[in-house]
Amino acid sequence: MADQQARTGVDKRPTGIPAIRWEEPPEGPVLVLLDQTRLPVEEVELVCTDASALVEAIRSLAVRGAPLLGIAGAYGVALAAARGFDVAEAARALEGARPTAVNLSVGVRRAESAHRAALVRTGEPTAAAVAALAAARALHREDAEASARMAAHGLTLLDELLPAGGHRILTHCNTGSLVSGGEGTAFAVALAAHRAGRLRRLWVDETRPLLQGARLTAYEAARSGMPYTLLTDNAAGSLFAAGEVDAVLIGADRIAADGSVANKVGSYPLAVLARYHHVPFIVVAPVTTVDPGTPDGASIEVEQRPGFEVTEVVAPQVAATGAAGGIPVAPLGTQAYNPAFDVTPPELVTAIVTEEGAVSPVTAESLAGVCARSRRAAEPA
Ligand SMILES: CSC[C@@H](O)[C@@H](O)C(=O)COP(=O)(O)O
Repeated sequence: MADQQARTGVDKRPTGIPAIRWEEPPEGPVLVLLDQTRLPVEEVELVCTDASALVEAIRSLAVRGAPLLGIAGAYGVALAAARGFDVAEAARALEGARPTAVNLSVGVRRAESAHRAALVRTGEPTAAAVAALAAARALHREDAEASARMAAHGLTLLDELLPAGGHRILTHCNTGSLVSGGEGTAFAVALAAHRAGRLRRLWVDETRPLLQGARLTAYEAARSGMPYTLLTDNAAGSLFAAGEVDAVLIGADRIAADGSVANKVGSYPLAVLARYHHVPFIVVAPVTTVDPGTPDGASIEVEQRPGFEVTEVVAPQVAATGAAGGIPVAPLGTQAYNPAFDVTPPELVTAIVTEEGAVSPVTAESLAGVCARSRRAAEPA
């Protein structure tokens, strides 16, 4: 079950907005989410008391973005365990809530295997629930650390590629503290550039169909005092042609073993534009977004969204419920093509910045190398 509550004591710092947190009131543990469908108009919390409420929050995009989906999935398993639900059943429901972001199943499986191992070891459901929560907390903490390291590596790369400074960066979708335990992925790099006095402008794509750029990235940029300008997705071409973009920074929902990058629909056209205009196209994502089990871009499942998001003008919080009923902007019965993501081939990606450093050129071998480095770093000394 999910309850809504108006946020009291909203964190007003420019960054570090808590998108998710675990609480243990006397009635039992809950997962508290900042409802992202209501931003930027109001800050409302969703309080989930079971995994099915979290599944609904994931489907409706109240909680979204690859790294945060992983963290939410892990806490969802912990919630099911702590509340005495069937953990395997909850895990499968959570994993299936959205198909493209691989982090969701990475997070769910990590908490589930910690739960299973503790149950085998102790035979105690309570100890197993504690282990699942510890795994979720560890993932949350590691994501914050990865975010800080990606920001540092990303800024170094930007400074190498653009030695003149005064970076004008174009970004797509929302990749900041709303999707992370830390300050995010691509947005964290732009924020690092801003703090270093080297960001001249952040160009923010509004991002169809749910306006994650306009509603969420602009919200985070404003709170951080960054110089930013919002544009429609299809205005990007004229911006490149005018020589106003020095680099593109985006996140990723899944990176296939060959380096193909699935991200919010509209990323691939930006990569094509960037190549034509000789502008670096940089993907920023934690190693957990690389999926060695997906061989190439064609194997990535792309979520398809309902057509009414295109044929009607609908408020995001209404669209999130899956209900049509907005203002029609196309003739009745019009079919719409509305994928949530697209796939950029590795040859269009200048670099992938991970917490282990930048990978460039992007190939199956260079990606496998960074994954191996990450595994070695995680091994106990
Ligand atoms: C760091 S977030 C990377 C991606 O998850 C992000 O760019 C994105 O496409 C999010 O899509 P969404 O549909 O809002 O979950």
